Amino acid sequence: MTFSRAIKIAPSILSADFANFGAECEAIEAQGCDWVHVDVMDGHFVPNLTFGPATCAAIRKHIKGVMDVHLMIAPVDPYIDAFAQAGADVLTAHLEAGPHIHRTLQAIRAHGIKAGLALNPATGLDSLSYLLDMVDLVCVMTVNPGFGGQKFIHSQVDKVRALRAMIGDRPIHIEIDGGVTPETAPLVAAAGADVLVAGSGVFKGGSVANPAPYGENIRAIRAAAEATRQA
Ligand SMILES: O=C(CO)[C@H](O)[C@H](O)COP(=O)(O)O
Repeated sequence: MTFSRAIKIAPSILSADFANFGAECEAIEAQGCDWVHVDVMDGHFVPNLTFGPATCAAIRKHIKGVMDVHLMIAPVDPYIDAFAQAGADVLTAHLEAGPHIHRTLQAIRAHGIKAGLALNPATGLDSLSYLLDMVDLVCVMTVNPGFGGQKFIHSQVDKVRALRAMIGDRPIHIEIDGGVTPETAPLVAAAGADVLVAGSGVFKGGSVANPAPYGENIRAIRAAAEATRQA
């Protein structure tokens, strides 16, 4: 994975057909997405359940590009090895998932893959200043984690701006997760985000049998985000 601050659209398969993940991943890549975002939920850290490393490994076979795995689980440390072996290119854990996030990030990097750190909407940036040399991506949650289709939390735009200033020239991605649409994408792109995770905003109106809307939705979000970069 080479580092670039170009806008990347990462559809969240939380909004895909759960009975057809392989074909859904192939469809969104064919329709022009940059990364595939895989949401792992445990019914404990967040009030929803999705799937585990075996499903990630099965999905991996259908993704040509970057598999971006977002762990919404606690504890997280016992499962790092399994998700790395499942083929994650980026593995993201939550700052709020346990008392030893530095150790978690070390464990992810020990697999030679990118380490991500996710922050819930109520979490500030203070602890991050001690972790900047440990992270390749910071995920700012713009909804409370657990469900797709929620409303974008506007207070997070200022957090993204502050994060951008804190990161400076370091090769660290800023990812936004939740409520991304052509209306909200420009706000976070202008503030400094480069990876935009969108579930319902990408999958709405389409299907494996009719994937063209996926492409239209991806292009609309990308165009809205890139327009602010050129303004
Ligand atoms: O992590 C998530 C929820 O915890 C999802 O990735 C996120 O909500 C994306 O879905 P949508 O674009 O529909 O908001």
